[in-house]
Amino acid sequence: MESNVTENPAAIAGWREKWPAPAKLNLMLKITGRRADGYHLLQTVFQIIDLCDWLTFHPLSEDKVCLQEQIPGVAETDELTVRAAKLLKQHTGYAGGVRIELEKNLPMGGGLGGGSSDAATTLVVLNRLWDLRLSQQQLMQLGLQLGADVPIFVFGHSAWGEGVGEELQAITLPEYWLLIIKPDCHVNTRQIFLAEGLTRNSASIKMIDFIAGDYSNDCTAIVTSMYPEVKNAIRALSEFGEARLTGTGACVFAVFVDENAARAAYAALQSEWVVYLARGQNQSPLYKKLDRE
Ligand SMILES: C[C@@](CO)(OP(=O)(O)O)[C@H](O)COP(=O)(O)OP(=O)(O)OC[C@H]1O[C@@H](n2ccc(N)nc2=O)[C@H](O)[C@@H]1O
Ligand SMILES: Nc1ncnc2c1ncn2[C@@H]1O[C@H](COP(=O)(O)OP(=O)(O)O)[C@@H](O)[C@H]1O
Repeated sequence: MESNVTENPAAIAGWREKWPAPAKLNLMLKITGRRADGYHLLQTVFQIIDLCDWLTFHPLSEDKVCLQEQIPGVAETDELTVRAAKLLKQHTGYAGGVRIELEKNLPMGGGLGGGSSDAATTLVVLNRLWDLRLSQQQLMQLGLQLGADVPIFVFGHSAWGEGVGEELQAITLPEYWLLIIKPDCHVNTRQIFLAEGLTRNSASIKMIDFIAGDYSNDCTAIVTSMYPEVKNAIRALSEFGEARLTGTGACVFAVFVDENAARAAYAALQSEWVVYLARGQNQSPLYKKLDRE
């Protein structure tokens, strides 16, 4: 049964509204070691961008979490917003439920963190709508159980990341234009981290090294050797700027200071490639909206 009321008056406005789940880019990614459980220790710069999925939450009075419409190719039990809502219920004992409407715009398996961001928006918004009062730190810890990329989106600010990406320090980056190509392939993150030839012993760097231009991504060599589509995308984008891989891919991006140059490159590439034009955001669009509430 769908409930028309919520016991938390402050939350009423938030139900049935559209909430953003932004994407991210890794502007640099070093693999500095490996934990005993197999997870890799990273140094990375996360930049949140203004490309978003959108989520709407509909309250259910019964103990049920479901999606309004399934994502093709993803079983409902694996879907990250459903898993996030269930995890919140399990952790807090919240008795009610939710139906989740997801407008999916971000490519899946593209290294833009869309699924992780959907999960983070679910955690942050339901924490409010269900009046659960978990701290941001608690939500980040819960999010980490769903994926290494979830904490950055709960954190909600561009950041320097260490550990497996959960030790975060807010940084302010120039909010430049970003041109992103999504090659026609799906990179499996687990497969890349299991690859024999992956660099796992990079020396740690400092923020000053990144600022001075150390933008390398340790996954690039292995991903381009396994996925020729990614290599071709880098070649195509390189005609317009310095093309870099985000995370484990598949997306590649170039930074533009000048909007007109970014738009011209977008126009030139879009006949052959799936391209996105975005802007860096220091504060997540999710928190911009929450601050306005
Ligand atoms: C590499 C990064 C960089 O931002 O981004 P993506 O390219 O995937 O977006 C992330 O660390 C990815 O985070 P996420 O996509 O949430 O990965 P998870 O679901 O936690 O892990 C998928 C698999 O990758 C491996 N894995 C992941 C992260 C990590 N630091 N070390 C690992 O070895 C593990 O084998 C894990 O089973
Ligand atoms: N809401 C969701 N959106 C996208 N992918 C999801 C979602 N829920 C589960 N998944 C699964 O997570 C995988 C990784 O998705 P995504 O976060 O978009 O890619 P990446 O980690 O490469 O940035 C997908 O291939 C899909 O199987």
